[in-house]
Amino acid sequence: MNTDLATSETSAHELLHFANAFAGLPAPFHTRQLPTPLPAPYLVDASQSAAQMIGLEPAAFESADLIQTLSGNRIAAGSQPLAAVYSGHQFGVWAGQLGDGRAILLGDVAAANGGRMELQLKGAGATPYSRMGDGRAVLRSSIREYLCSEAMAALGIPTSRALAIVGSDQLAMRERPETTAVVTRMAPSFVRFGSFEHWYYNNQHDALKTLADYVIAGFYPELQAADNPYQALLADVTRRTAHLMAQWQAVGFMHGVMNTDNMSILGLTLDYGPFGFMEAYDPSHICNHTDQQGRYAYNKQPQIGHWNCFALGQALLPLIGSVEATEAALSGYQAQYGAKLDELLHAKLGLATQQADDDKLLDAMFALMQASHVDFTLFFRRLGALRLDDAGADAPLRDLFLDRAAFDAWALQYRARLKLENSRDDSRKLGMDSCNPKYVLRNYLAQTAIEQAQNKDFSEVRKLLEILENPFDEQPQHAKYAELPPDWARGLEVSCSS
Ligand SMILES: Nc1ncnc2c1ncn2[C@@H]1O[C@H](COP(=O)(O)OP(=O)(O)OP(=O)(O)O)[C@@H](O)[C@H]1O
Ligand SMILES: [Mg+2]
Repeated sequence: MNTDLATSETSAHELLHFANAFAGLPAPFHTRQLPTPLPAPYLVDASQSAAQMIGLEPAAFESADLIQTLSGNRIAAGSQPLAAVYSGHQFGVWAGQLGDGRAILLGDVAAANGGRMELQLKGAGATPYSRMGDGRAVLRSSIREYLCSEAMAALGIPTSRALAIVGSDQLAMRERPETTAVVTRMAPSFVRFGSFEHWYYNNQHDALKTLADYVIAGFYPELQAADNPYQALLADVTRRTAHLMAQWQAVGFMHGVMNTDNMSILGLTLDYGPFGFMEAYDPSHICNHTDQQGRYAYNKQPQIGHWNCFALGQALLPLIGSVEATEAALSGYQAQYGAKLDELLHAKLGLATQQADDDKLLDAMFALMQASHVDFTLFFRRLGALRLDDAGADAPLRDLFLDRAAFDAWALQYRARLKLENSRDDSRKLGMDSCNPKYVLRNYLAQTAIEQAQNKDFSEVRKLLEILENPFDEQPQHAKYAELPPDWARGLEVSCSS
């Protein structure tokens, strides 16, 4: 227990007014835990769009009190910090109890949309669930989580948000000593699939019910009226997960560690570790260097999403009441995933209708992309500039392919398909540019920002965030951020080290 925390007694000057819905759950769900103070913290960056969601003005980040709160050095009035318990399946194997080993929930605050947002400090020190860990997160992984959370939100993909990063010169030992940081994450709830598995595998069905009732009342209130609210919860989470997987696939996002403890009960992208965006298209690409079997390879994500929903279904079975009802709730996954992916891919190709042979056109496209190692993001963006009656305008797109003749043959079919629905170049390009991002968080861009930040220059973090906040805009002044990765980036590896 820390004794040197300055706990504010009045709330009049507080920028954040905390309530503590999750802390209201009985004791076994969490352990009250103060953050461990972060020595001499400094603001690395703050996301103004995340701040807006909880009514913070840009000037708020000039407040020393706020920086101290976001460092875990000061407990805001009303906040009851805690670490939550959960378990999970890691790489397909039951891992037993995990829990917030380095994340501390401060409580929840009012959100501009009328709801509530929980604020959680990731990297705020050891908790009873830290096991062998030091409770810290390094600046490197914190910048990656911060930038990608905000980039995904701007891409329209459900995600936890990142309000700010504070850094410190305090070191943590990873492959080498690295400086530490704390990211303030925001989400309506951080409950995970593994939070339910925890009570199921500990045979505590009362606690399981308490948690399910809490989640339904707080985040799925419309399900309270269902005949079987627990079955309805599983069905809804399954649908959200299926849609999330389709959104990941459509933008080429790879999570890297899809363990059930990293799956959000709200269908949000959660825990940005060794993630990546697909560059040279390879459907079996593994973004996590630690995942040698490729369990979480790009093309495995949809089926792993389903597997994870089964794990949740198993945990909810005692509440749902029968295997049949549980299976029924899970059964929609494939169709929901397929329909969403179809919708997204059609939009990416600028196709307004769905036709019987579209699968062939898409399969042929992906096969060509794979054969030529075509950059995923550049391909779709440049495809938007294709003109129906001017093959010369294809040059930048065509240049991405090693086999130009094969591309030309495909482009002929694509043009014919577009003409079938009287597609118009200008409006199609507008639509495609609004769903095919020009800018994604390529690993080398994050790496460049990280290396500068490690030398106390945070300007590249700021600049990248600003670019990624408008991923669909041309931003010609930043065009080099949309280019192919440089040669030095080929050797970049991301692992679970964080
Ligand atoms: N440095 C650390 N100190 C203590 N616990 C850790 C540390 N790193 C990871 N853990 C714990 O190990 C488990 C699995 O880690 P994982 O990398 O999935 O999560 P994480 O990145 O810490 O957090 P989150 O899922 O909240 O984003 C979690 O229980 C996590 O809290
Ligand atoms: Mg995790």
